[in-house]
Amino acid sequence: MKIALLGYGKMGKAIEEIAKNRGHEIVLKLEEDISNYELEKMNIDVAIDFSVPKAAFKNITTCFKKNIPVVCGTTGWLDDYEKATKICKEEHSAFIYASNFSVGVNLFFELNKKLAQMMNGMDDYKIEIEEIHHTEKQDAPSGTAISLAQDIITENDRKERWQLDHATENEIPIMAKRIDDVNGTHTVSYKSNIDSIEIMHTAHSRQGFALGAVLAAEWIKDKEGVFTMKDVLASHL
Ligand SMILES: NC(=O)C1=CN([C@@H]2O[C@H](COP(=O)(O)OP(=O)(O)OC[C@H]3O[C@@H](n4cnc5c(N)ncnc54)[C@H](OP(=O)(O)O)[C@@H]3O)[C@@H](O)[C@H]2O)C=CC1
Ligand SMILES: O=C(O)C1=N[C@H](C(=O)O)C[C@H](O)C1
Repeated sequence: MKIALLGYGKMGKAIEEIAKNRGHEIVLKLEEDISNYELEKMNIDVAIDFSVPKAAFKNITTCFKKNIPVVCGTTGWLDDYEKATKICKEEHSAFIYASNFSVGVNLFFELNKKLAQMMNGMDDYKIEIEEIHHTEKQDAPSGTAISLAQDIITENDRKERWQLDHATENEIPIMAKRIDDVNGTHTVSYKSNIDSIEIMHTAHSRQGFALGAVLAAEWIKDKEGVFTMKDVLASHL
């Protein structure tokens, strides 16, 4: 499969290694404005965007208009997600966005939903999400922390929104910490005066994110529509 990497930073390089090991060819390593390239001449099967928040929307919608399926892991651009999916459908293209492509985190998402169902109505427990990432990360809170919060809000009758740092009664606080070289650690905790319950996912490297993105690219080739990582994993697990 011919893959275009939209973004060739830490994740782009990790994806390149795994994609090549799985027999794929990298035909573009984009680090600047996508308008400078003639994508139609590159026979791209799938584009994988791990770029920067300000570039993601333009990168992915440019691909949709050239009928190139897109796997997107870039976080911090989601105010434009609905607009992007509309363009994808109009162009009969294909799209998967995931705040986190690692299989382990996608299992963690399911655990989080289950725990949130069990804790709904347990109002003595205060809910908090903490995320820790490397100091180069541009967005806060992390996309993964936002996904965790949204899933808890769906299950919890009292929580309506998430909030960075300090939260009111009907909000879930997300604490975002930045420490050198941390690949991504997410903790969901429920604390009462009596005890605490915590679930945590720690990424030991970027390999899990990169492998998940390549699995998604292999899965979406030749498909049409808007999908999630759950669709991809349903065919693997
Ligand atoms: N969903 C998931 O599983 C994961 C998501 N992420 C997300 O992926 C994104 C990238 O992360 P990471 O690789 O660590 O970040 P990096 O900063 O290492 O890489 C981003 C790259 O994008 C380049 N870039 C800048 N402008 C453009 C453009 N217009 N088009 C394409 N590329 C451009 C940057 O170049 P320059 O440095 O010259 O500006 C840089 O090389 C982030 O949003 C991060 O949150 C990260 C890990 C997992
Ligand atoms: O920027 C990162 O590094 C990561 N970003 C994603 C996020 O914002 O959730 C996923 C992962 O935690 C690493």
